[in-house]
Amino acid sequence: MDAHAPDPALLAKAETLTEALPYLQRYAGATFVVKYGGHAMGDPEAAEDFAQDVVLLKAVGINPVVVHGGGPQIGRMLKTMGVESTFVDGLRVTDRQTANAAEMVLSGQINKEIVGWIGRAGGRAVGISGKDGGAVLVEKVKHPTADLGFVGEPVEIDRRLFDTIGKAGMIPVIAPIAVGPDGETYNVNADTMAGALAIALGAERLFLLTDVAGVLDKEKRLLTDLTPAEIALLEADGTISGGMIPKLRTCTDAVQGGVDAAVILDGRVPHAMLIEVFTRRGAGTLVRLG
Ligand SMILES: Nc1ncnc2c1ncn2[C@@H]1O[C@H](COP(=O)(O)OP(=O)(O)O)[C@@H](O)[C@H]1O
Ligand SMILES: CC(=O)N[C@@H](CCC(=O)OP(=O)(O)O)C(=O)O
Repeated sequence: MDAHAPDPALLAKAETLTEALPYLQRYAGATFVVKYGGHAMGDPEAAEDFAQDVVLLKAVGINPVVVHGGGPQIGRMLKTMGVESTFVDGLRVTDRQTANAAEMVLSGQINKEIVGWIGRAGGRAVGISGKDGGAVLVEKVKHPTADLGFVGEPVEIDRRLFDTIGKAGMIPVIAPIAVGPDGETYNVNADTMAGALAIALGAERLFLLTDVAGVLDKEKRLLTDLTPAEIALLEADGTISGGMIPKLRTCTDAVQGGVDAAVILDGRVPHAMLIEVFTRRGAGTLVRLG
């Protein structure tokens, strides 16, 4: 073998980097809002990969903003407390005790865990909730048939804290808890929070990392591209249900609010986000205006 011939494995790596070049150039300086769902974060190895991806995005000049969920973890906490929990259209009915438990799990536990993972991957993260710096003001969600309690929907976002953290070379990590007009603590669906932030921060991309490959049709085939009109049809004919409803409503709101694309992808797949951003192949379901 020619001693000067490049190792094919190394050559393949170099070619991968070359393939990434136009994407690196296109996204330099852009903001990506990344929502890490509670179902996706179960596996510690996947969590490590997720943190590395976020740190890599920051290192190449993209401004990642992480919003996390924690629905299953809140559910487990409520169970140990002997508190029943119910959902309406994918939203947890939240009384005072449930709001306190949600804040404890989201802000106290998961938020700091993610800050730790990012730190171990070589980045610097600042963990906050929508309460900090008065960053996210919500109003009570008005559901046509049910009183959801302290479930909020963002109505005002002050971007200064996010900008300050980002400009300091750090990554903001946001727990979906916020304050209402009455000064009460509100529980916010993490997808809704991520979508509202993506709009307010003028994000180029919104990523929703979950535990399915993307949106599946009735035959369980992956739908790789969707528009808001197609999403409305999937909701009307019952193809999507549960947590997928607020997720896709968020995607519609985000792209109608100026976000270039929203992507639903499997956060348990190693480096799913990098594959989506930096390769021609892409991953998951991409939502665009059409
Ligand atoms: N058509 C669909 N395609 C994919 N997933 C769907 C669909 N309809 C409902 N779902 C459900 O939505 C879930 C994702 O929403 P959710 O459980 O709220 O995730 P997360 O905790 O990551 O926000 C999937 O695990 C799946 O059970
Ligand atoms: C109002 C509401 O439903 N809040 C959610 C907040 C966490 C969340 O959204 O977590 P996932 O993204 O992991 O589902 C909840 O209490 O479960």
